[in-house]
Amino acid sequence: MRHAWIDASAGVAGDMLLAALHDAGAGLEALRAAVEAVVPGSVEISVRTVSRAGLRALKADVRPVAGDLPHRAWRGIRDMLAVADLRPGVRDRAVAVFGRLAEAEAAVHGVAADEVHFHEVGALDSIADVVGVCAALDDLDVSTVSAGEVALGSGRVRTAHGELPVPAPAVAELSRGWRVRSGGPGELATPTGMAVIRALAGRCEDLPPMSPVAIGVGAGGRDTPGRPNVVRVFVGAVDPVAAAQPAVLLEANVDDLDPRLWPGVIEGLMAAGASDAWLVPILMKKGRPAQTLSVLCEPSAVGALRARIFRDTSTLGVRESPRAKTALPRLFVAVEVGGVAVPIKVGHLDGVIVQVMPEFADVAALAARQGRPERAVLQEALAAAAASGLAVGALLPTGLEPGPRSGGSGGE
Ligand SMILES: O=C([S-])c1cc(C(=O)S)c[n+]([C@@H]2O[C@H](COP(=O)(O)O)[C@@H](O)[C@H]2O)c1
Ligand code: NI
Repeated sequence: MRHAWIDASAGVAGDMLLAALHDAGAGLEALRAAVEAVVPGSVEISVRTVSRAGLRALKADVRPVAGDLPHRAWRGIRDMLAVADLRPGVRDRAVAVFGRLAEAEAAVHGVAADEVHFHEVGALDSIADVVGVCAALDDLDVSTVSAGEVALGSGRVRTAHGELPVPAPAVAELSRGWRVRSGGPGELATPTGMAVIRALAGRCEDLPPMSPVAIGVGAGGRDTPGRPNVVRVFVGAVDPVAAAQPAVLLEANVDDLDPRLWPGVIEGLMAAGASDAWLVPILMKKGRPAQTLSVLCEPSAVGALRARIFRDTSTLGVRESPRAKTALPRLFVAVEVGGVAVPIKVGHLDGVIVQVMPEFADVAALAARQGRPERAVLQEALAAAAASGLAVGALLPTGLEPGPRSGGSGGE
């Protein structure tokens, strides 16, 4: 399993990513087969070597051929993806990208996402780009993706529906919460390219510590002197320890809070974005029994959680220290217990299962509903997981369909 990091510092488009991933080693036949499975006989994908401001890059060309697209609304494209003969990972990723694109289009045009209609040629193009990119990631055995700051461009762009400002409205919508900048004149990021990043990249980061095994360079249409119009994709193994994410630990010693308030304080901090919160009994200065409240969170959540600690506890000070946190990759798989689906959290490392556990909130809820001991439901859920091949030390089954995550807050 590998990580792909996308360098979109000069912009991004669906066909640029497609070409970059092929340049990084994804087989052209695998991409074509996946696209063919969704829109048979509708497009031809070819790749050629070009130069962009003196850099060698691959340029992908998607040419529509005979054949009409039966559906152009998002719900129709979703149905086409659902019935196409695609590997589950490719389908899930493609649905996620199109869903994100449809949400953005829906927001800017003021319609429901299901009603978003993609332009005839644009839709075929986007299907080829999106399905091709997802098939390429699958072919390269990429399990996680991240991307850096994205250059969006400036000025205006001519479209079938008239002249639009750059970033185009859908790109602007998709840029919410991501690090972006102009980066130069012209349309540097397209809606499809931005949707791929927003749907598939788990985080915005500069190049993470990794050992690249392949670097692909994908070209945009224009050759701009002095600024290579390319997207780059770094593919490689990420050292799980080196890939630890920045975190912050907030701490306070408290000796005078009514102990009955603590459960609500912890719950409130979790709901406000803490990744964990806990108490440790201590003996404080002057021999006073007290509690250390510890709250672990992402750096972006520090302000809100600090304020909450001051609001909800009696402390007069909060200590903050930078930490690094490594989270095991995990997915949720539903198993059936007594006719009810129970999400099982499966932690894995390098393709091997290292943790299998039902979410306890779901076990407790099912036990309460059925009037049975939690212990019995827990055992049955673990047995059902083992019967599905989810056991510690087993290889993570390929094509695992993730089930819904538990409704419980924060998991166990
Ligand atoms: O035609 C329309 S309505 C249109 C809307 C938007 C919005 O952002 S809304 C953008 N565009 C432009 O279409 C091309 C193709 O984009 P792809 O993502 O399919 O490559 C691009 O120039 C967009 O800015 C058109
Ligand atoms: Ni639009």
